[in-house]
Amino acid sequence: MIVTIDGVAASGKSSVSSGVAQALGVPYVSSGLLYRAVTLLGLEAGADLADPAALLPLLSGVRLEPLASGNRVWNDDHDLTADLHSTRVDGGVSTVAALPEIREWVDAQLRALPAPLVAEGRDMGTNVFPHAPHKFYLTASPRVRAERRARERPEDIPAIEAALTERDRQDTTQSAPAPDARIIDTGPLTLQGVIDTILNDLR
Ligand SMILES: Nc1ncnc2c1ncn2[C@@H]1O[C@H](COP(=O)(O)OP(=O)(O)OP(=O)(O)O)[C@@H](O)[C@H]1O
Ligand SMILES: Nc1ccn([C@H]2C[C@H](O)[C@@H](COP(=O)(O)O)O2)c(=O)n1
Repeated sequence: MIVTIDGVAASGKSSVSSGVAQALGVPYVSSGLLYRAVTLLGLEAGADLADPAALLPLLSGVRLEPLASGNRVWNDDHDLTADLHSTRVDGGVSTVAALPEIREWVDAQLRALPAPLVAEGRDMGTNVFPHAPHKFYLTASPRVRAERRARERPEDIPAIEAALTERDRQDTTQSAPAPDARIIDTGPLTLQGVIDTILNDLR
């Protein structure tokens, strides 16, 4: 069984997927972390983030560890996870995610993972796992998402909101909900409330 949980930036995809996966006793995978890892390695190498030929050779040692409590991304024996949610990576990741060659590489990593699993991102239900029987799409207003993010970041709410809105705009192409996804506005719900909504739907 595959459950897909897509949605806009900072809508709660990772936290909700982790909660749902733990309740089901299966792993979850965060596709965004792979795009973030490519971006981080590109930035560290001084590569042009719009040039797939410069990025692909950096990826031979990259591996996603799909722990239910929180995914980790490794480059050989170096754990990249703690550096993947910086403002610098946020600023470059949409450029990287727009490259078809990088999308193909990410998709291949994900499709190689054994089911059952919960997969979260932007195009899990539309492109990577279109035949998944259970699909969800999370939304919330930019202000609500920025207020939540502000608890984890040093920037103020208006700056976070502007950056989220810009990332939503840049990610529009791959972020449409699957026609058969259940759309959940997480704005009025607690994190546990969103997890329970999905678990009830699965039952
Ligand atoms: N329903 C909710 N109510 C309150 N806080 C929430 C809710 N859902 C998520 N959060 C909080 O919002 C923040 C963003 O959530 P999370 O990182 O899971 O989102 P995301 O969609 O995976 O983000 P990104 O797109 O940047 O990877 C976290 O601090 C999380 O605890
Ligand atoms: N399936 C996916 C997952 C992610 N992306 C892009 C879009 C985001 O800006 C970036 C980081 O993802 P996040 O951590 O915010 O989930 O990666 C994508 O295009 N497709």
